[in-house]
Amino acid sequence: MVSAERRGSASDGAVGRPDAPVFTPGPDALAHLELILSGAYPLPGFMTREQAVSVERGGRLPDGRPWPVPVTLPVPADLAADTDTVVLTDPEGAPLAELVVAERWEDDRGRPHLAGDVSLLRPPTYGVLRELRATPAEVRARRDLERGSSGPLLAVVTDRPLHHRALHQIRAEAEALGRAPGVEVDRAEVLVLIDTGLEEEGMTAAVLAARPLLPPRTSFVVCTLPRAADRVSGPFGGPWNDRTVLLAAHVAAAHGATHLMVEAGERGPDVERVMARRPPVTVLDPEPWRFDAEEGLWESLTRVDPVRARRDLTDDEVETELAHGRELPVWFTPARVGAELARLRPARTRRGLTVFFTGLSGSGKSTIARGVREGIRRSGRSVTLLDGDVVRRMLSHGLTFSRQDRELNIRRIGYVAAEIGRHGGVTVCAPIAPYARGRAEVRALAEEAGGDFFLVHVATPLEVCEARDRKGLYAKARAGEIPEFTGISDPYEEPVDADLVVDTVDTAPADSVAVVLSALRAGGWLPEQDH
Ligand SMILES: Nc1ncnc2c1ncn2[C@@H]1O[C@H](COP(=O)(O)OS(=O)(=O)O)[C@@H](OP(=O)(O)O)[C@H]1O
Ligand SMILES: Nc1ncnc2c1ncn2[C@@H]1O[C@H](COP(=O)(O)OP(=O)(O)O)[C@@H](O)[C@H]1O
Repeated sequence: MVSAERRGSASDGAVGRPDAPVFTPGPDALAHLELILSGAYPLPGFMTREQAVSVERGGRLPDGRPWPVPVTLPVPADLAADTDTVVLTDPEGAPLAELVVAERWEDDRGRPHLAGDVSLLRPPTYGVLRELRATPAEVRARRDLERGSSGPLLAVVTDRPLHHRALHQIRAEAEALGRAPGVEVDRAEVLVLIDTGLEEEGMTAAVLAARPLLPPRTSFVVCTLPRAADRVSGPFGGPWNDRTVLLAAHVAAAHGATHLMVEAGERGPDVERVMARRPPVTVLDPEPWRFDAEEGLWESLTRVDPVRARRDLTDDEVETELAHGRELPVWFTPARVGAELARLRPARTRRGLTVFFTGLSGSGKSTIARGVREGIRRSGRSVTLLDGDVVRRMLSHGLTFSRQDRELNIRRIGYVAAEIGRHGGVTVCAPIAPYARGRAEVRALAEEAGGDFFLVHVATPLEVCEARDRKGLYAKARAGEIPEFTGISDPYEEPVDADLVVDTVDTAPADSVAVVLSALRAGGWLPEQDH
């Protein structure tokens, strides 16, 4: 076991044993690692198979302590099997921690994992908002120092902005905790734990914008709860389940919280079920609040006549309002939160966009993409065209048409497009992109960078592409002169998630271009009128 003292006494410049293999954990394991090293988890390292199975099956460690999620470190199969220490690095390759391997084990799907205690080599410097990522010990010490306080501390874990409903709920709960027997303060202090990805700021700025509307002694900490897969599902965060709420309860407890409220939008967690699993803090089920449309006031639901209660905006409705550049109603959210949200999610006419064409060779991608680029330019937006052939000459020079190289080619295109989108630019891409996985990866990259992704399937049938055979490639492929030719001797996975399907069989190129441009205009990405 590694003690907290030893973990905390790292020296700058340590790189770990020079001969130890080096490995960069994936996003979830990296989030776990940060929480282990910061002391937010009462765990010394990554779990053994026995521990992981015990937690997975019964929500407990083998020693009986309740614990909600397996904290495991999946590693590539080719990571040296016989090593006794591994240096774990951040995504930039800087050493973070040393893992003393206690066990190498395989999960039910045959993926290898390493278990063992970790010790800090160098305090993390990667990850956004580092200055707001205080350790639990720092948060506890600050509270003791500033306030000498031992009253209740209400933690609010959120990955979304706090609108009026949540703000009323937090204030009401903090006051209710102050009224509890034996409590000598007016209200509980509040600690807002902002859950955001290690590399993305998410909604942090919009959460912080609510500061003046929270009780006076409210502090904020940024952390990353390991649920990367859920988080990319939408700009306002992913779904919460019992386990993620329980994990949040452990993290909140480490920060000194006595109570926890999870802001999960309209659909909060099932608090009774969560409490049955004995979390280390009391998880609250806040009273519902509704806007009384007649009185123009927020009240707890019991005090609002149901016919006058106005429903909150859903995440999708908020997203639609922002997408079209409309201000969020002031009854729903404070103006300062709305303004910050509008900055984070600008109207689609100013937001980054990747228009991604996919289709067989000769389907018409380049022809349509060129026309669409002109149309976007005429609308007054800046635009870059990443055409398949040109990318192959420049960015991906030397790559073959193997599956691996095609995926790398698509990932490179996606990376460039996402970075252009980060600054509000538009990229039109026109590779074959035959694999669904690669296209999904590009969508995720674009969205993580705060942009949008619009997939156009140029669905020209193979026979038509082959009959066109503009470059004579199909004839050569049929003659066996080009191996792995898409549609002939290599797969093309038809998209099932296209935002638009274009048919070029009985349509002139100019009309196909017009169809795409009008879809972009209808979606709000281009202004109604050209400049
Ligand atoms: N084996 C094989 N399969 C498919 N295509 C081939 C192949 N070899 C060369 N070409 C030419 O390369 C163009 C496709 O490159 P992409 O970068 O778009 O392909 S991929 O997305 O990486 O699969 C494609 O251009 P387009 O016709 O513009 O699609 C072809 O001209
Ligand atoms: N509606 C249409 N949209 C795009 N191309 C079309 C259309 N109808 C016919 N074509 C012809 O199909 C060919 C498509 O070639 P290209 O744009 O290079 O395809 P890709 O980039 O998918 O390989 C061009 O010769 C183009 O004139």
